[in-house]
Amino acid sequence: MKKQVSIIGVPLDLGQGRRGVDMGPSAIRYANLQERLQKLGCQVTDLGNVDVPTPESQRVEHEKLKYLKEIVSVSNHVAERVAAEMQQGKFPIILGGDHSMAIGSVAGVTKANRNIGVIWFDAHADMNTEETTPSGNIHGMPLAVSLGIGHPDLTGVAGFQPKIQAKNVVLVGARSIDEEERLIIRRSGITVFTMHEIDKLGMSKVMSEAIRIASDGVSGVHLSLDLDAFDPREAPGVGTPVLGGVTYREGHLAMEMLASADMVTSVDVVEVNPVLDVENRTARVAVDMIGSLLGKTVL
Ligand SMILES: NC(=[NH2+])NCCC[C@H](N)C(=O)O
Ligand SMILES: [Mn+2]
Ligand SMILES: [Mn+2]
Repeated sequence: MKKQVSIIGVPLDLGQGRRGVDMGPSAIRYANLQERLQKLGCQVTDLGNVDVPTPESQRVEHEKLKYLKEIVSVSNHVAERVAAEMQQGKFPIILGGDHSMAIGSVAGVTKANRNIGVIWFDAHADMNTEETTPSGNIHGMPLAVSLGIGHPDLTGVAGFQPKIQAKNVVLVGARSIDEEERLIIRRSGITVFTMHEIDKLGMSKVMSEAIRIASDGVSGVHLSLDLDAFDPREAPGVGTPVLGGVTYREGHLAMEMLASADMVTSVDVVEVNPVLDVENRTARVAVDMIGSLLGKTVL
């Protein structure tokens, strides 16, 4: 069945320290996201961008939770917009912006549809809290927040928590986890496939497990795609690159397997930073991946 897709841009860069990621939604649109999806037979509506304050007009009040107030307010808006689309049976594609944006998108998806699994593609775990964060950047926290772990203003976005259950959460591609973040991950009970498992078992085995775990007993799966999951040689335009990532081919295979499992109901595309990119390469990788996720095949 051809999907009705709604694109929502969230030019948020307050969750991390490098300017430019606020231009991610433009870069991804410029890489012809809409045209690509239309060619696949999707009915696409671009809803434009959610309003986001600029860092220059704000003040950091809390060194371990930078721009907390602003991010909470943006998250509530994003949650409302995403929930409205989900309730109309649309497939939302939410364009970041840094990954703190997912606090709002996951809240919106689950508000509309309480029982959802999550596949989190990322070099990082994004499982920090104000106690463990080395940077104070909220983009290192959204997965913990969605599980109900962290500052109550963040976990309480959209008025309920937790948004998701650890038994249906799978992290894929991890290779940079902070010392104390590790303890939170272990205690949480989520499933983690690091680059070690991808190297050893292959992406095919990892994804069939990930799909099985994320989709067990839920009504849909949210894919949160952080472009830094990919190797920086192929996706250089990200703020926190880590060597030794997922290759372009492995990424395609993962997306194709998700497409044929037909259980993804919403997706985030985050951390694309065109200022750090080379000829919009990272945005083009993102659009290629979304194409495969929504059914593009070679033959
Ligand atoms: N979404 C991301 N790129 N997150 C990077 C997080 C980096 C580091 N773990 C931190 O907490 O600051
Ligand atoms: Mn991330
Ligand atoms: Mn990351």
